[in-house]
Amino acid sequence: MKAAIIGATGYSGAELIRFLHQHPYIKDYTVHSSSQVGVEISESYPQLNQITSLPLQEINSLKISEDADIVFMATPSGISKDLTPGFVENGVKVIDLSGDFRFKNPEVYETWYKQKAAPKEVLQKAVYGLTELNREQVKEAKLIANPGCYPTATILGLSPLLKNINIDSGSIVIDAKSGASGAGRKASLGINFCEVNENFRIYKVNEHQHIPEIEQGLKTVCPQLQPIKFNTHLVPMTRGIMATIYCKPLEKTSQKLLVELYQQFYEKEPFVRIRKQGEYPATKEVYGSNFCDIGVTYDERTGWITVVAVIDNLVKGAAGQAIQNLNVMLGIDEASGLNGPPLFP
Ligand SMILES: NC(=O)C1=CN([C@@H]2O[C@H](COP(=O)(O)OP(=O)(O)OC[C@H]3O[C@@H](n4cnc5c(N)ncnc54)[C@H](OP(=O)(O)O)[C@@H]3O)[C@@H](O)[C@H]2O)C=CC1
Ligand SMILES: CC(=O)N[C@@H](CCC(=O)OP(=O)(O)O)C(=O)O
Repeated sequence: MKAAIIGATGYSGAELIRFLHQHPYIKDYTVHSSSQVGVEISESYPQLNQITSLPLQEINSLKISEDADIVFMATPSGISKDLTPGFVENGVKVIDLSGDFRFKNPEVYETWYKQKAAPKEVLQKAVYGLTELNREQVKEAKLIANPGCYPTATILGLSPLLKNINIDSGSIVIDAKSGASGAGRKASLGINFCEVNENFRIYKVNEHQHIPEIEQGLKTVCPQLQPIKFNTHLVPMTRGIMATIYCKPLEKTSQKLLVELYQQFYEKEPFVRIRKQGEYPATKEVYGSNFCDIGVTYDERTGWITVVAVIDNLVKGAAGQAIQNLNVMLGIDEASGLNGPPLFP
């Protein structure tokens, strides 16, 4: 099995290299770039010195189709929708880390991403790769739309509740925060050190592109879902996402019941860990790992539920989940290449 990584010079691409390097089955892969053909990947990433000296190759779809069995698209949204249909037609499997194949309805993509959507017939072939909730479809998939980072934390955080408890479907509020690597490696004023350091900022208020993705995902478990309230904040840290989620149950519940519900819901999942009653996860507890850690509580005084879900945006939110999906597609141990514990402190 041979893989190709397009967009290998980006943060998610570099994470894919890190995981493939420790993967027991996929040793053979190529790296591709639109801007640095011929340069060794370790020139972009000195931490890869003496680990890999692969030269960056051009993005030649025909050659990649001949050489590779699976392509990872780690490119900005808007690139994969043009390249992926050709790979799929040539029988090459694709895992797309961008937003291009996440929506069944192309109009939703065009409204929120403000660019033309992928062809409808290819969109229909894509499987939304939130592994824990779509494992059976992932097994058969030829094209995976790897979920966005915020949707991964939010949908995993809310699904046990929406599937099992009567929630006021208009009450859901998601207050989400991300480290700066979520914006990718390309330089921009907003992620300049001086603008991020010792600062805390809300961004894309009411217009984040992950709003429709979260609604689409949650509607599969709660068809009557009302529009969600979702906002995002940039935190002065490198990696990590925390989604703090509030909602109101229509029936009385308790902390104990909720923790048990979450533990049962995810008991067979290798990458979802539920905190004990009264304990809540922090982003550093999943740093560099494919875990999604969740804490849940019920406030007897207000009658509101709070869920806290954390992931590493570059791992469970991007490259790690892509490898997890690859493992499921190959029918091998789902944790292959992803076994390492989080990096701490
Ligand atoms: N960062 C994160 O936490 C997450 C990112 N994602 C998604 O994953 C994808 C990659 O993100 P990330 O790694 O952060 O992004 P980066 O900006 O770090 O890297 C993207 C890479 O794409 C390549 N690229 C840029 N323009 C083009 C083009 N026109 N044609 C082909 N390749 C191009 C560039 O490499 P080169 O110049 O060498 O071609 C660049 O290194 C994005 O779609 C992002 O939204 C999803 C979840 C989380
Ligand atoms: C901190 C930061 O800027 N994060 C990015 C995450 C982008 C992303 O992952 O984009 P797609 O999932 O749509 O491909 C953002 O909030 O837009």
